[in-house]
Amino acid sequence: MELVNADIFQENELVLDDVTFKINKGEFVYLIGRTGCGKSSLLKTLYADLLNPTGKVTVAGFPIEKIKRKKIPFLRRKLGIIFQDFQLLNDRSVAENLIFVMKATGWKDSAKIKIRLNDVLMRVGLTSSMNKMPYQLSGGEQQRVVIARALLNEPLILLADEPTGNLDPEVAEDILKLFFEINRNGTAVLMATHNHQFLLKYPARTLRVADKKVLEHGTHV
Ligand SMILES: Nc1ncnc2c1ncn2[C@@H]1O[C@H](COP(=O)(O)OP(=O)(O)OP(=O)(O)O)[C@@H](O)[C@H]1O
Repeated sequence: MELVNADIFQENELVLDDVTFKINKGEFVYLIGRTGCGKSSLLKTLYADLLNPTGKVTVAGFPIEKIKRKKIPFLRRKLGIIFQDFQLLNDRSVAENLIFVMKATGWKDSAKIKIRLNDVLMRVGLTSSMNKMPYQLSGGEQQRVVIARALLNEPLILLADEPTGNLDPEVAEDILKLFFEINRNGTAVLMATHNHQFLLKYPARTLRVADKKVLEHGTHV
């Protein structure tokens, strides 16, 4: 993923000014900065929810600055997107939540669906909860389901916006470790976080957003 001289707007207001950075295949990158500085706007631009940045924004080979609406689902299949609030379908079981996404993204063979379902649930340690409803799971477990869902289509990049914001510190740390484990298997991760303990305990490349700029922050704070 690469941004070159990109300007990002919210309702015609410039939120990020002249952003240039590159994230290579398989990198892990934290995104930090004060509330309201534009972290979410940056992530939304990367998954083409916030449109029309200027400059060049290339994500998984797609030119975001000129992407056509009908191409957006194909971009999203290359990405895993994870938010703070878990956004599961509450009237469907864990398995049904995942199968729903697979069917919506073109999976048809039920044997393959079953294998992939087991595979992603195993990766997040939730095989035994397959038939539970979201309300029967803890916050950390719900976030694991969301991560499993994000992994279904073997994304090149995981974009996570404050994914541990609603979790207790211990659970949050387990989720962070899961992101690192996924990253070790080759998926790039860009994670917005307010948790500076993470940066100290699990150092990684960090981008800081401040004064409308996105700058390299070294390897720790
Ligand atoms: N839908 C919107 N319409 C108009 N302005 C918006 C919209 N969403 C965000 N903004 C503005 O854009 C700026 C950046 O907001 P953004 O949500 O990207 O910040 P953030 O760094 O993600 O904050 P937080 O850490 O609280 O999530 C803020 O000034 C905000 O008020």
